[in-house]
Amino acid sequence: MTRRRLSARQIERIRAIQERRRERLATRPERALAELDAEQEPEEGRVVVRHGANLAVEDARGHLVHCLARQHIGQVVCGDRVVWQRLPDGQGVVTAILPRTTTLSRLDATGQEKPLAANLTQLVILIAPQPEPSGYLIDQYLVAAELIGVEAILVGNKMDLLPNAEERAAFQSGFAHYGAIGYRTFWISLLEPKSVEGFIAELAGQTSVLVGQSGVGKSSLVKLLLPDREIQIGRLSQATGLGRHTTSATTCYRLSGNGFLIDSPGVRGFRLGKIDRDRLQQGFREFRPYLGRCRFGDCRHAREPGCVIRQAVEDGLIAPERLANFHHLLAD
Ligand SMILES: Nc1nc2c(ncn2[C@@H]2O[C@H](COP(=O)(O)OP(=O)(O)OP(=O)(O)O)[C@@H](O)[C@H]2O)c(=O)[nH]1
Ligand SMILES: [Zn+2]
Repeated sequence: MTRRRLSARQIERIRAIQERRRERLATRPERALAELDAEQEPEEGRVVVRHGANLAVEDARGHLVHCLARQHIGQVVCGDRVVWQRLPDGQGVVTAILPRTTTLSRLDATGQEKPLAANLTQLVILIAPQPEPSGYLIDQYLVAAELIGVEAILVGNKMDLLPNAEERAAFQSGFAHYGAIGYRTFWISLLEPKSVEGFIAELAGQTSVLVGQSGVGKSSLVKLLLPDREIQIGRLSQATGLGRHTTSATTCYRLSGNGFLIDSPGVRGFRLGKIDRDRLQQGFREFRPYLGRCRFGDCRHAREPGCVIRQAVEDGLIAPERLANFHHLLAD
C-alpha cells in the first residue's frame, strides 16, 4: 500500500498535453479528431473496467475503448490513469501506467501485494446495528486508509432499526471515539432518503471505495447511489466487448454528483494484510504524537514501564478499545 505524488514537472506536462488537446478540439474539432486517429498518437485515459487482461479505457473525449495492456508495464488496475494508443482495428493498447496517487492492494497467496484499484481518495466504511459491528474490523479498515493515504468516513446504516432515541444514542455513542480523532461519521437509513443526503454530499469530487461486513447494506447503497448502474454496465459491455462479465469486474462508476465509486466483489471484500509494528502504529492516527516517546524504542505499549501510549489511555486521551485493537492486530 503506497502513496506517491506526481512531480511538478509531470503535472505540468500532463496539463500542457490536455490544454493543447482542448484547444484543438474547441477550435477545429473535425480536424483534431481526424489528426488523432491518423497519427495514432499516444493518448491519456482512465481505466474504468478491468476484467483479467481486458480493460475499458475512457479517453479524453469520454469515449470508451477496449484495450489490452502491453506486457511488462506492471499490473494495470481500475482507476489507473494510463497512456494508450489506438490500433487500426479500433481497439487500443495501454503502453504505460501514469504514477498513482494511491493504491488499494491485497496480499495474494504468496504474500505479495497485488493492486486492486488506483487513485482512490476515500474509503467508506459501512456499519449497521445488524449485523453487530466489529470495532476490530473498523480499526483494520481505518489503519488501511491511513497507510494508503486516503480519507475514511464511517457510515452507520439501518438506523430505522433503532427508532427509540435512547437506543439510537446508545448505539451511536459506541463510535464517538472515532469522531473525536477526526473521522467523520454519518447515520443513515436507506429507507429514509432524507437521512442519506449529508453523506452523499461527501462523495462529490472523490473516488470512493465501499467496504463493510456482509449484510450492512452495501448492495442496497450502491443501488441508491447508482440508479443507472445497469445502464453504465450495458454501455461498458457494448463499447468494450467485455460482455456481461463487467458485473463481476472491478468497475469505476460515475456518480451523478461529480465523483466516482470503484466497486467489485474483490474491492468490497478488501481486508488489511499483514503489517509490522512500526507501520501498524502509524495507522492509528491518534498514536502518532506519542510515537518514539516511550522509554523503550521497541515498546509494544503493553506492560512496559514508561509507556506514553498507555499513559495517554489512562489520561483519557486515547480510547482503550483502540489500544486493545492495536494489540489484537499486532498479535494477529
Ligand atoms: N431496515 C433496513 N434494512 C436495510 C437498510 N439497508 C439495507 N437493508 C437490508 O439489509 C439487507 C442486506 O443488505 P445488502 O445491501 O444485501 O447488504 P450487503 O452489505 O451488500 O451484503 P453482502 O452482499 O452480503 O456483502 C437487505 O435485506 C436490505 O434490504 C436500511 O437502511 N434499513
Ligand atoms: Zn509504549
